[in-house]
Amino acid sequence: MFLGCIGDDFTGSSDLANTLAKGGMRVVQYSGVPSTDADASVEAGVVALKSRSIDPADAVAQSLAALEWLQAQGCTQFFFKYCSTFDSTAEGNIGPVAEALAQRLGSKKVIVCPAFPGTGRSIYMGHLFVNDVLLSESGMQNHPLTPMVDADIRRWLRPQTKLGVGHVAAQEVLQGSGAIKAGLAREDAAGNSLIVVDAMADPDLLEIGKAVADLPLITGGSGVALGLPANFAASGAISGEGATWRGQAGKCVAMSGSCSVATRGQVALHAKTNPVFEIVAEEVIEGRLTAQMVCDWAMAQDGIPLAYSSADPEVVKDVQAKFGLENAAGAIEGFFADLTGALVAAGVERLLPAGGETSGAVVEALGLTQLEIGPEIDPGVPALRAGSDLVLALKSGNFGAPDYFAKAAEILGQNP
Ligand SMILES: Nc1ncnc2c1ncn2[C@@H]1O[C@H](COP(=O)(O)OP(=O)(O)O)[C@@H](O)[C@H]1O
Ligand SMILES: O=C(O)[C@@H](O)C(=O)COP(=O)(O)O
Repeated sequence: MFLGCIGDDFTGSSDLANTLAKGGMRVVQYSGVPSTDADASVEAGVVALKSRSIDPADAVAQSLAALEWLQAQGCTQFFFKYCSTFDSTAEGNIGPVAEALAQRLGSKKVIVCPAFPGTGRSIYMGHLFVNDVLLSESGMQNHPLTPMVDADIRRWLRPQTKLGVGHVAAQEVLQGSGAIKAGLAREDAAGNSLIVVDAMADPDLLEIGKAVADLPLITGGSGVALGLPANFAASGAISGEGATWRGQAGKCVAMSGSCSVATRGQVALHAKTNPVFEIVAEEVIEGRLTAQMVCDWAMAQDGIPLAYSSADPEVVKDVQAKFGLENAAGAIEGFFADLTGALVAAGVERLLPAGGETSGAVVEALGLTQLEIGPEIDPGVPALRAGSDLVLALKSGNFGAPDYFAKAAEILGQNP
């Protein structure tokens, strides 16, 4: 294994794995830190954690454990993957984890680059945009767990870390990898170890990729990974062949716990031609609705049944005010975990969870240890094989075309 990656959630990890696989690397996504060594054929390993919204000290401990395992697999470069919308709070967990990994690796020029132009995320003058609006006006200001109310990534990161936060701006990035390297050296000399790097389009990310070829630690969204396979190919380390994919045609069920603008749109479109079931948070928390009830409903439906708790920001705020944020999130995630167990026991072969935390709950419920990366469904969302008769796709709340659920069901069933 050459490239060792640590993802702070399960959807984000599959997003990164997708980019590396498309770049020709043999990638495996692990759920949590594996207890055994990786297969010798793996070129990039992605350890998926569910550490985005947990206590910062736990996130640091889990990330360092992942780092140690990846080091033991022979990795020479490490990648801390977080969300392209920089999901975090003043407490963390991006700053604390990046700082701990940097200290452990003795790494100083650590880039911070959540850009993912393929899904509309770009960074200009340290500010993160989603398409043509600032992050803080994109809907992410209403995120149930990590409301992103400031688009200036430098200002958002500073309270999260003791390390100096620097910036390599667009003018330097546009001049290519040499200028980016020079910018990183300047920030390092100024005592800034976490360096936000602007990136507006894929060619910028390819230049950034070249500039970081020799650095031990990279942090960012999956966009930065665009340029990394070429670095390993240039050194002759990887074959460039990737892996093969086998689909699964059995019963397919979708479930959504994401309350993002994109997912709510996908749920609404899917509901026009498929059976849907609204999971009302109060009914779950007060024990009036069980996972088995929803499973029985899904198994009796034709088409691609979708069970969702996705709700408008006002509804989410009311639920959180009544039951508490963590309590509400935990109850709904637990519900989706139970639903997953019931569905798989009932014979479901294709699962479509939507939402990062939701997908984490699904993968943990299944006790999956590793996932094989398949074809891309939509930017940032690959098909995944979880076992001999189970395939799934972990959709980030913000990702996917309006007809994502139907498209994903089809691709999971295909044999290219
Ligand atoms: N109706 C609801 N009320 C309150 N919280 C909700 C509701 N539906 C989902 N949630 C919680 O909101 C969070 C959504 O996060 P996540 O699944 O990561 O989606 P995204 O990918 O959009 O961030 C989860 O913790 C989920 O349990
Ligand atoms: O970078 C991204 O946007 C995704 O890879 C990601 O991390 C998704 O997180 P969720 O939106 O919580 O699913």
